[in-house]
Amino acid sequence: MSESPLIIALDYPSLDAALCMADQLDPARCRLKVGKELFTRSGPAVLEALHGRGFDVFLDLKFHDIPNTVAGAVQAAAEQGVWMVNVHAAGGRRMMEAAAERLASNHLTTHLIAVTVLTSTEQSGLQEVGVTGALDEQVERLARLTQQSGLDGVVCSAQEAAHLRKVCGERFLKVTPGIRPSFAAVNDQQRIMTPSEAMRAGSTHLVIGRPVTQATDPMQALAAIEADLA
Ligand SMILES: O=C(O)c1cc(=O)[nH]c(=O)n1[C@@H]1O[C@H](COP(=O)(O)O)[C@@H](O)[C@H]1O
Repeated sequence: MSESPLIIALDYPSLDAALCMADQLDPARCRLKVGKELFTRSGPAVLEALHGRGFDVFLDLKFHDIPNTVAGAVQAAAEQGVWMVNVHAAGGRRMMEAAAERLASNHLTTHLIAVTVLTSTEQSGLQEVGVTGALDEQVERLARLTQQSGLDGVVCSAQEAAHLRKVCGERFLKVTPGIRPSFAAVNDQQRIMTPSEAMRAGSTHLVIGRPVTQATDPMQALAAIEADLA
């Protein structure tokens, strides 16, 4: 269990590689995120292994399907004890309501959040898929819809967190990837911020992958991020 806002993304191609990193991390200092590649390769074994080591796990599979299918997937995740699970807000109100209701009716307390607009997306990419409005308007629209549908928060860029704090309130979770400490490469992210900027902007949790996991010394990178936040 951790009260840290840090969530380290275990984007690895094997269970062994993921556990090798997890074993260098302290469950009191961060939570861990399991995404599509690792889960597709390792299945629920990775959840058991990380829970056994005392970590809170965010299962990041970004479900987006018909309401009944997503509700079942979210229930399955929650019944495996994950701390947080997510869906795509673009799946719409009925999908999100079905997922939230499924958790509530089964007394499952896993946090359910929705992705607004991916942090790798820029304005031109949105237009290509038919969203003609401004990117920040689309983020706000999807965040409002997420909140109205009964979810606990959103995944968004830290660049949108300050505005969403005004629109959706302090308690609504703002989980922000695209975090780049000053020492790290930008990679494929577009809408980025440093850890301290992101917290000041209203993020409640920071998702950080490669700046820690690809660092020559991951522990030193984590400590540098903690120092930036102190
Ligand atoms: O849902 C996510 O976690 C997510 C949403 C988003 O908009 N952007 C985004 O980068 N992510 C995830 O956050 C992590 C970011 O990793 P790094 O870019 O290596 O720090 C990856 O695991 C992504 O899948």
